Amino acid sequence: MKILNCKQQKEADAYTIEHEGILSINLMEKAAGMLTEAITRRWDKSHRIVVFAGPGNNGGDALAVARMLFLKNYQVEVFLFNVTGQLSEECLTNIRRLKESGFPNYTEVSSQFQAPKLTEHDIVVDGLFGSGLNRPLNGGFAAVVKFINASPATVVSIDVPSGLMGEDNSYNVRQNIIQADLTLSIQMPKLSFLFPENEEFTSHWELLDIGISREYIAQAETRYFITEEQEMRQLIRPRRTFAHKGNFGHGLLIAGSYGMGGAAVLAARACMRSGIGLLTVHSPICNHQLLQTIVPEAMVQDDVHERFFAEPTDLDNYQAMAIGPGLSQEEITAQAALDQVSNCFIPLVLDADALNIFSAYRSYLNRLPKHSILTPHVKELERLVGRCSNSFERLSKAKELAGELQVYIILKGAWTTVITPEGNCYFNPTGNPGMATGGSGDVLTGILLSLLAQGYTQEEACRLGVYIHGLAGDIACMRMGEISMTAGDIVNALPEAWKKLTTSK
Ligand SMILES: NC(=O)C1=CN([C@@H]2O[C@H](COP(=O)(O)OP(=O)(O)OC[C@H]3O[C@@H](n4cnc5c(N)ncnc54)[C@H](O)[C@@H]3O)[C@@H](O)[C@H]2O)[C@@H](O)CC1
Ligand SMILES: [K+]
Repeated sequence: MKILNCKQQKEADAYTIEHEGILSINLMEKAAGMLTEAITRRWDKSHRIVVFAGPGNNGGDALAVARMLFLKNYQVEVFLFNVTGQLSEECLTNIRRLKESGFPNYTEVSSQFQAPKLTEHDIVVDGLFGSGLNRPLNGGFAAVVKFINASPATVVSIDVPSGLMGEDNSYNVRQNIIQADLTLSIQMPKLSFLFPENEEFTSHWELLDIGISREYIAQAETRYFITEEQEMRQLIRPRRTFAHKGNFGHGLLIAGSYGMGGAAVLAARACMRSGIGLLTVHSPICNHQLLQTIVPEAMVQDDVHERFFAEPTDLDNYQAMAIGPGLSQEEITAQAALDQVSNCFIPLVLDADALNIFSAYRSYLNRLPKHSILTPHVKELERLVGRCSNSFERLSKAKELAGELQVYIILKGAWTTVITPEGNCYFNPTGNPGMATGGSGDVLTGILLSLLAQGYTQEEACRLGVYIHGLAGDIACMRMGEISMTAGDIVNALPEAWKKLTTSK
């Protein structure tokens, strides 16, 4: 699914109006009908609905919703903020329609705002500003936002929590943004909904498909996408009847050190559970027994060192390599890892300590083989690109780095993002906070190695890998709960996740 910017959303509305023979006011009526349905589905008539409408079409939506709820016998109050005397045409039409419906509780605010008393049983409909916001809110509007945020009422925002910019909020004033309990977003999600620091504004959002032109959306250019299940199903390669293990590649995993053998185990188990033909794990001698016992399916190649990865190994027999889980950053390991990676000629995944080693030896960064996959979490990324003050900046810097080094970056977190060398960003919808647990990243590395060895392209491996990792996390969460689930539970849920994605619905 594409994520378009606010300018494109406006163009999409205009295109739909022009090419699909629907009047702007009727498109708004359709949106309002769906908004009303979403509200009445959740809250019955015992709730008073207090509507705050702004001067543009977001306000127009809100006024139409107020009329529809009133005609369904809800108790509704409306405050329309008309401070400049300039209202959009659709806003004006909806004021007229509201009045014509016999609506009694309408207040137009031009200067002084007599705030109503809001209780926790009230529902606030926030239709102050939507995608037309062009600067942070201030003055009277900021005061209204603060009043709503301080109230105990439940807040439902139309399209966007008022005050929140669709993309970059670096220069916004956080106190002047509505903290919505629910956002009913029209047609497309906004990029800013996917950033963790905006959770207090948009923790829950739902999309309403009002029938914006598919033709417009198909041709609109964007760098931002949300991955969908259907696309992932189509990526998965069916196994032929006469397949043998040689068809699914041989992967090399370089992982583990003294006290961190578990990282190698988790990555290896996830790798085996994701369809690879053969796996060799290269680990220090101390992990030999552990690996042979817990992952008997994998071959184990001992490093020369008892406790640490110390000597690069030959890559001739492998189709892909992953390095990093539990590796440690010992000097001897760093030198071996830099050497191993710099001379790698097969598809490659770098995770955890391998990334930290490259952050410490920055001059080696440009020796990273092209199209390598880097899987940093936020802190690991910032070690590479420097401190960032917000997610938009972080994403921009990650895009720059991916372009500069011609690598794929998987930025891990909620809405894990796959960033391609060309600068495309794919946000992953699966996963849950229970996955924020030690070893979860090792599992992802194992899955990625498996997919690369099987011949998936880097982009396919990244997108499918994070999707299936999140899906297995969701299954583990259902089984064990968000609090108790562990990385091992994610591995154990992989078979069901793969089955879910490969069986027809
Ligand atoms: N037919 C349509 O065009 C449709 C529009 N829709 C709604 O329309 C919204 C977009 O409408 P608009 O483009 O009119 O934009 P908004 O309603 O978001 O606001 C635009 C108005 O706010 C002013 N403004 C912007 N930033 C301000 C600030 N910081 N302080 C004070 N005033 C500010 C602008 O000058 C303009 O007058 C969407 O979010 C959606 O809710 C939906 O109903 C779908 C159909
Ligand atoms: K709004």
